Amino acid sequence: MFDLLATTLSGDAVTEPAGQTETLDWQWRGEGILELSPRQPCQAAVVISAGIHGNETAPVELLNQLVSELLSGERLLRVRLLVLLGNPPSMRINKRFTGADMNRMFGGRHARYTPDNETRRAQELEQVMALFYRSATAAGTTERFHYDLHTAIRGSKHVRFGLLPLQTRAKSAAMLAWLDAAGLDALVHHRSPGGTFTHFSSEVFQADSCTLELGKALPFGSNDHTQFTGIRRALEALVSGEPLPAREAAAPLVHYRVVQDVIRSQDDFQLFIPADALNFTAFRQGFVIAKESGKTYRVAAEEEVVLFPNPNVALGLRAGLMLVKM
Ligand SMILES: O=C(O)CCC(=O)N[C@@H](CCC(=O)O)C(=O)O
Ligand SMILES: [Zn+2]
Repeated sequence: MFDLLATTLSGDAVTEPAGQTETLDWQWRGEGILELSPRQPCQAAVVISAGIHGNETAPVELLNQLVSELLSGERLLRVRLLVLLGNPPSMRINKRFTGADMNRMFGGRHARYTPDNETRRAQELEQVMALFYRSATAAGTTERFHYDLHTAIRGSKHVRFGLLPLQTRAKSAAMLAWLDAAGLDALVHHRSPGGTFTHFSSEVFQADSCTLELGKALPFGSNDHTQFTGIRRALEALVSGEPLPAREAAAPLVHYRVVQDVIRSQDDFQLFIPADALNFTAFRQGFVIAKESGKTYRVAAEEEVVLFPNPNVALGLRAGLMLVKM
């Protein structure tokens, strides 16, 4: 049987780029890009991406398992599904990226960079997504979803969480119910675009989009998938058109909104978040988060929690987010 992950990692040319099972047709649309269509009419066009950062392996393994179940006939497909393994060259060397962070390039921002593996891939993924949603709409689907699966560099006080892109329209009730059922511990509401894949799909295609963070980045084969049972069950329900699973998390979902995007814009940028601080660690009002020539970032609210602190980003990119509870 066709193995999406093994085929993608091998880099070998695919000699049979299409196939079928009793209930679905599949097509290899390019390296790490697989489209699956049920023969029955369906309502939803779903994009699930993982490996946009090549060292974030847990979601890639989870997604590959889901695809295998669909291709073996063990699981029924009741949506049009586009599966994207985002950055195969980086996945092969277990690195976040080879040249630059692809998840800052979407929405055409790739054109601002010197062309490389990530700029070409970001453009390809934008085009593939456009074709997919367009053809799915022509085939009669009326709903669009995009879940982009990641893992965090640091450990987190909330192990499973989502990031909702900035959008002017209200978040769909269907997506919020799905995120709750998936057992996420927290949801972060963005206040700026950031060039992410989910902002692109939400803004350009009006998809219900969310970045999902599944634990901490570890090499292939080292992930504890028992932590992600809720997310796996919710993805299974989504692609098979089944009722949502019951939420299993002990505590209710906590909502945060971003109040500061900490941007590294100067060479002398210094970040004062301790290297061992977990994501969602709280800092009190007045704490100096970061400094660079002409700018000091301080905690302005009574308390703000930090997310993705990273002083080693390229100039102009975010070196962290500060959040408050909603
Ligand atoms: O742990 C980190 O510093 C980054 C983990 C990661 O890759 N997160 C995504 C979030 C995308 C979003 O904000 O929607 C990213 O930074 O690209
Ligand atoms: Zn990532």
